[in-house]
Amino acid sequence: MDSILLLWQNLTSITVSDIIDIAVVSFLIYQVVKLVRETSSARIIRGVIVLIVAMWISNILQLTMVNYLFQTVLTWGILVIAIVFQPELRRVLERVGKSKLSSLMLRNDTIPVEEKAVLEIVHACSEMSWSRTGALIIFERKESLEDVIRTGTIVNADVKDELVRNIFYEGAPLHDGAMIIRGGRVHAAGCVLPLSPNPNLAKELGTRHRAAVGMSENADSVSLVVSEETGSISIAIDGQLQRHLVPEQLDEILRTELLVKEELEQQHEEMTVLAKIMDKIQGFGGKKR
Ligand SMILES: Nc1ncnc2c1ncn2[C@@H]1O[C@H](COP(=O)(O)OP(=O)(O)OP(=O)(O)O)[C@@H](O)[C@H]1O
Repeated sequence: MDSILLLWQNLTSITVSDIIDIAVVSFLIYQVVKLVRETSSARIIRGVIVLIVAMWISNILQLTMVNYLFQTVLTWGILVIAIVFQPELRRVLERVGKSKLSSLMLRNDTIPVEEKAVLEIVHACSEMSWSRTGALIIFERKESLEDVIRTGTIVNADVKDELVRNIFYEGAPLHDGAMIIRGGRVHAAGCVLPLSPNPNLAKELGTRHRAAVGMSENADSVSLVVSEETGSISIAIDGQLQRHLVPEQLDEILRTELLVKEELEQQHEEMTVLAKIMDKIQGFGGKKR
């Protein structure tokens, strides 16, 4: 309450000269940002080094006023550089937030949630294959499956072998339709998928397999099927169905598609951001004033 009152008092005490003050400072910052953008990166770095050395010397010589001046220029300089490289810095910080190091610091268990999900699903599928329980599981990747999710029921639970088997247990309310795994969690179940029109699919395959292939034709997701009739495990990616997989093969394919490829894509994105920053720095260096 006090702070609101204080803010109100401050706002009502703003004068015309304050507004001119803010406008002049904003204009100056804008001009400095423009200048930095047009100056070569080598010159910026040299300038910063010269400033730091001068500040250090002025401190030793006890030149209070000069030291204060250098400090102010350096502080503003850092602010200006942060503004100039704002898009690149934001992307790099976002990456740091998602990095393994930060996840290690935040969680005690070191296995990422996506890897745990793969382990649990492989276990559940080998059990369901043995017990001839029909299952249809879709792993969402980059492309959103929101339209399909809307046709089912939101579950939002950790992926557990027992939960997966429970959902597909014949007679359970959500056993019909597909389960959607999003971000290593059971996001939804009982979802209706698009059926593939592919005339070359084996005649003995029914709608569960056709739906798995159909989903993989419509998005970059990975479809996993356990046949109720034969217990056979299949995977559909990009419209291609791989059939009669043993649990070890299923584990290997899921790891490659969902863990290794994701990791590689993340590394590729990081390299692209880095290359863009280097390009920008080189662009500054190449420009003539
Ligand atoms: N469009 C769809 N979206 C999601 N699930 C579907 C869809 N069509 C069928 N299914 C699921 O597949 C089941 C029917 O499987 P069906 O026997 O026709 O297929 P199948 O490919 O022969 O599979 P199985 O080998 O398990 O018998 C439905 O009960 C439902 O759970």
